[in-house]
Amino acid sequence: MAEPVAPVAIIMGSQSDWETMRHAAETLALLGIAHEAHIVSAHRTPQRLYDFAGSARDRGVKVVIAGAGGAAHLPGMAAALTPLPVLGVPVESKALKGMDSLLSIVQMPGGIPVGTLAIGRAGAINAALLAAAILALGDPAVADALDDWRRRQTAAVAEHPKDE
Ligand SMILES: Nc1c(C(=O)O)ncn1[C@@H]1O[C@H](COP(=O)(O)O)[C@@H](O)[C@H]1O
Repeated sequence: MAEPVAPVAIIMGSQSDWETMRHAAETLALLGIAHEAHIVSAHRTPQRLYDFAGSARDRGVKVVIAGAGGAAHLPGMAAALTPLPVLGVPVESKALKGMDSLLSIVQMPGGIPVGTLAIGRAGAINAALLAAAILALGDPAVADALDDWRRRQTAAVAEHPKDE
């Protein structure tokens, strides 16, 4: 039997990125959106990247979330190899606190866009929410889940601060 299609693929340059990228996976799960997750590196596993990005659209993937740190070429290379929307998450690096990751993901040359999110956990969560918003354009169930998520977020914010 064929594997069910996951509309979102999360890729990351290393196992060490999972600590950040799992927040994207968890957010998608909260929204009831199936995802697949792969370690794919433009530098260390280039053929895996070609195979992944070359087949993603035909396999039914709709949005790619790509997280990488340091010289973060993965999101840009993935975007070069697939017409799908690619959302880039700069993973915080030890040496430069993720500024290197951010700049190497955000500064794409005109013609090959990567939608770049914030550095680290917030970026991973927002990548999942943005992927959901893209899917919601054509999927009322996802639109409802996203509305519900926002309602719950709003309800969880107290009107007044408490003493610690
Ligand atoms: N930026 C890239 C790419 C790539 O862009 O292809 N492949 C791995 N890496 C990054 O190297 C960092 C350190 O990786 P290790 O922890 O494995 O040494 C990770 O944040 C990964 O995303």
